[in-house]
Amino acid sequence: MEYVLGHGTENDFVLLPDPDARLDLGPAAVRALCHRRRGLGADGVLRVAPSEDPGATWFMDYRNADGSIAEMCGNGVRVFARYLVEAGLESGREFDVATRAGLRHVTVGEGEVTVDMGPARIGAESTAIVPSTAGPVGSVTSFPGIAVDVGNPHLACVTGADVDALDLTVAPGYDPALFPHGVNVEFLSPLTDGLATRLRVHERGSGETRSCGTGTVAGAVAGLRAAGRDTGTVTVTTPGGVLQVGVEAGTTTLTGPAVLIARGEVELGGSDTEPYAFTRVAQVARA
Ligand SMILES: N[C@@H](CCC[C@H](N)C(=O)O)C(=O)O
Repeated sequence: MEYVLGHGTENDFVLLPDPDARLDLGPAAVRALCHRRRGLGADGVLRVAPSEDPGATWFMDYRNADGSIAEMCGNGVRVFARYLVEAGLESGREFDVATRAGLRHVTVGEGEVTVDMGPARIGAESTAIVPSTAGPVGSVTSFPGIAVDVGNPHLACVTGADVDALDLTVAPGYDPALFPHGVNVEFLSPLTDGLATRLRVHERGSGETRSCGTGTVAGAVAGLRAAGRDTGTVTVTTPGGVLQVGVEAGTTTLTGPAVLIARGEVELGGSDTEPYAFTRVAQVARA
């Protein structure tokens, strides 16, 4: 079948066009596709499926690299929208995409794609725990944070610590009673006067990624709250690039680059009960 590779601020995805909804995509196939040595390599998979919601033509079926299903992906929906326009599956540059978190309105520009992300709901205060980089081996540091729901769950921690020095090679600890289905954890510096911040993220189901759209929105909302504000336009620098988040009363927007990198063909073999192997992978074009 055809595949397309794309990324938004280096949060990368395998897109699988499935216009007739014939593909039975199991977790083992997703893990194999996303594997960075044995597969195509990506943070997640975006199956392009017909929408059952009359408000949209296409449904973004998002899967994390470990094969788990998530409700929403902010960078993913921007890359998905870029693909729909470039593949001629949408004729205009403004339309809705169906996701498990509901419809998302996208505006596809030449370089950047904006998505209306809907409301970001602030929840309880909690803590994230990461290995200490300075203390004795095995010691940990606890970071205060706040739960933010952007369609999927986040724990956003605004910290004066050096965000770049944190050890995010293992999943941060969190309160499972507050996040029974797991959580994406962000660490960000306090907002500057110009409302800029630097953010790193450990994603549920994908590990540390170079960027996370929903995480960026959650971080911006938490950063504004820590600065005593409810609204504003926040510039978020992630390891993979820069995103703009608009936070208004009752809604948020996310803007940044969305790029298609390559396309090719892959034949999926194996099953969810046997070791997975590709029978053939052929890349036919690279942008
Ligand atoms: N990278 C995505 C978020 C993907 C889903 C997340 N890992 C989850 O499990 O909720 C983004 O750009 O928002």
